[in-house]
Amino acid sequence: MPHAAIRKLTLTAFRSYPSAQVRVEDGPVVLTGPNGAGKTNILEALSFLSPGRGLRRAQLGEIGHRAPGAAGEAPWAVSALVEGALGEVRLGTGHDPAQEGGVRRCRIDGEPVPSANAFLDHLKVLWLTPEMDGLFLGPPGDRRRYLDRLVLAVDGAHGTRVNGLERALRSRNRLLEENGSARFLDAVEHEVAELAVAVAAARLETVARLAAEIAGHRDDASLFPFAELALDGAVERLIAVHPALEVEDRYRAILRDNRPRDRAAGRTLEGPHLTDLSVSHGEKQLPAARCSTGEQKSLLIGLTLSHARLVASMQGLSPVLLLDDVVAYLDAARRTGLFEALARLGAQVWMTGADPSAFAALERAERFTVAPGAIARG
Ligand SMILES: Nc1ncnc2c1ncn2[C@@H]1O[C@H](COP(=O)(O)OP(=O)(O)OP(=O)(O)O)[C@@H](O)[C@H]1O
Repeated sequence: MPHAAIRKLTLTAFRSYPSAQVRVEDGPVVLTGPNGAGKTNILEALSFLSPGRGLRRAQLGEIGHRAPGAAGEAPWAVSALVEGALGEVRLGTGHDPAQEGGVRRCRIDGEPVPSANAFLDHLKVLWLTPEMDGLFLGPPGDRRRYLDRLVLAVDGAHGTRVNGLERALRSRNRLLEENGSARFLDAVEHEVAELAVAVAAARLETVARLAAEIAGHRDDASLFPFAELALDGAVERLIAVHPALEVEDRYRAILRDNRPRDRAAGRTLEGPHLTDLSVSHGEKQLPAARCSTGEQKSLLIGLTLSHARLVASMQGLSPVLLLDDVVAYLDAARRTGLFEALARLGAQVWMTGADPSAFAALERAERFTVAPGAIARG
């Protein structure tokens, strides 16, 4: 399976780096160094080669390099030479608070593109970070965002649908609050329902594909438990029991009936904007939230590998994987299991850890030592 790979990464005034460059032949790429050295910052820079706010969900203004004691927001940029689906391209992104307000600019081979959605034609970047450790215990909104990223990696139009639905819901909520006319409400609910069904259907389809991928790879399950996935939401329930042609009308009827209730609440109380992704430990038949911390982490690793395989099989090109502080956490057998699974996957993977010995078993790795503001090979 061909794979996408970053060949050169250039950071300009990005977080702890005034400037930095990393060249890699292939991978796996291993970044080690003490706590706070700037390892995650490199993965975060790579995560901006995909749509969204990166793996820390950062505000654009907090990213620009700040010298100690300096105030204000600084411009920053990330550029990467990528061997992608359509050959070699240069993807660039960045933000200049003096010029661009709240959006980051994106370029492909120097030409401006409307958004980072355009990067998806060349590269998919998937990540697993320590911040995701609380995913199963945290609020549903976190799992919904995780779910939408799973979908976006296999369905580039999903981001536009989700954003469109959020906008349409805001219009409906505003109309309800302002006691807007029934005619306007009918029109906006028509739009909400159309987008809601599209969002829910895309999520259900990806979850079904992912479940099939997981079922087909139970061999990895002894090391990383397999996950069972389900979606719980009003429109998903309608899709499960009614013919496809009826779903939009039925959800529109729910919206119409709920108008008084939603007006009182100040928001729309049913729809895919409230859907939750439930994950269970397949062997134990136990909700992930009730599994041990280690089991939850292993479930997340298993899910990441399955998702990467799904992306690869659907796109014909393996994604780039970012694994932040995952390896040090694993026992020796799971570490080896992970390295073997990654080798089978054939994806370029960037891994971080404080301790280089955690990566000793990895063959042919490209190793870098990270110190504050600097990255050195070896
Ligand atoms: N905008 C910024 N300007 C300058 N430095 C920044 C900026 N944002 C974050 N930093 C610095 O980056 C460092 C954190 O880097 P990072 O999270 O990449 O470390 P790490 O090597 O992954 O550490 P750990 O092993 O603890 O996870 C901190 O020292 C932080 O102060």
